[in-house]
Amino acid sequence: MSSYQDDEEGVPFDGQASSFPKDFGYSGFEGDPENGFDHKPRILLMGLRRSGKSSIQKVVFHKMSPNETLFLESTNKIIKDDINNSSFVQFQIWDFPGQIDFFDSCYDFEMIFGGCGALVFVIDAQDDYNEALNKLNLFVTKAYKINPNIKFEVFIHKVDGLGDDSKMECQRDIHQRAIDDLADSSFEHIHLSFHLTSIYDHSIFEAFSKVVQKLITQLPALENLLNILNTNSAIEKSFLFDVVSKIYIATDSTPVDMQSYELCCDMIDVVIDLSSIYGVKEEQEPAAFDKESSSLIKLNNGTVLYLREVNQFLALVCILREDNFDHKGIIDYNFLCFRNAIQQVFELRNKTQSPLTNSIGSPVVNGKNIIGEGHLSPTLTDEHALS
Ligand SMILES: Nc1nc2c(ncn2[C@@H]2O[C@H](COP(=O)(O)OP(=O)(O)OP(=O)(O)O)[C@@H](O)[C@H]2O)c(=O)[nH]1
Repeated sequence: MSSYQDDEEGVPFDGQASSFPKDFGYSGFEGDPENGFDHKPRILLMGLRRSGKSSIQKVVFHKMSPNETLFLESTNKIIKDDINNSSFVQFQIWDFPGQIDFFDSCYDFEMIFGGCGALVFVIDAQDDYNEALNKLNLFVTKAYKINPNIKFEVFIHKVDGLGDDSKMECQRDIHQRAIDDLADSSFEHIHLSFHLTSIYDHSIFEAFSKVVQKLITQLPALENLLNILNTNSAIEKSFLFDVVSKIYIATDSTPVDMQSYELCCDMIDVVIDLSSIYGVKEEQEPAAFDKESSSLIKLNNGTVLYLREVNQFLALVCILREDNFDHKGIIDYNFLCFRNAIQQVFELRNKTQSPLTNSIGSPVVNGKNIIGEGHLSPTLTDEHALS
């Protein structure tokens, strides 16, 4: 394989417009880089030059502000970004140079696609996308032949420059042509998912949430637990957030509307900002988000946003009607049961599967740190407790 640059040191961005303080990160995780480094499932970022691949990776995972991406230099080798000791859900993101050529023998594509969980293909919607569609077809068919388990995700990117009608028209056109191209090459059974994205709003976080969720094998269990929590606590919508990246790793089964998601993201920003300004700092670890973290925001439309820490990486953020918040005690009790149940889900997984050698395409979930030091009743099952 050709050289790649290992970017695990972190990216020295100034992050001025970022909402997170620079010292806020996933500090407590003890990964095993020796053994686990190359076994993590991969998310590949591919697309033509200047389509926005590096910007996406920097904005979502390194808190770079969107304006700073204007100064990003073109990528000329594979940049491997290990979300290894820095995320609850662990995987690698490989950012490919736009000019990558399949006939270049210095790339080992068997290896690249072999351990790949998802291939994200970025198309610049503000540019002529004929060439991008040709490349998409080439990449997808080649990758599929090597590893049919890959999830193919198409980001129709930079849609901030388009009006609502043009966005829909662009998506319809790209979708149709991509599907037709696959059918022409006799690969009509390959499933492509399409997302309209921009780094200038929350759409990129939402799209990446969906990409990551498809790789989490416990997703149905998490979704079910959120459904049970909602039903028993009169909650309208709840998200399980990875706090640092602000991608949600699970939500209940009601449809996600963008406004709710944005509200919840903003709430995380507020909590982190406030606690990093006024929070008491422990001697070494930043205390921007810890087991005491919780927040309640009442909006003037009779809605309440409620945030609780689930573990050092995860937060539950719920939206509910103010009237239903009268029973806060029940909600809190149910939350403890929910947290306990989540811990059990991951403990089970860790028992049945070695975390560092899991199946291709499934990210390693750090169950070891799933829970803070909160004490819960160990005898309650989720169903029992929540009913
Ligand atoms: N308007 C707009 N511009 C964007 C968006 N995302 C990225 N860009 C801009 O697109 C340009 C190219 O972004 P890069 O991230 O360097 O693109 P790349 O695909 O990594 O490019 P190569 O490394 O050459 O393959 C930068 O000037 C970004 O600021 C977006 O969502 N909207």
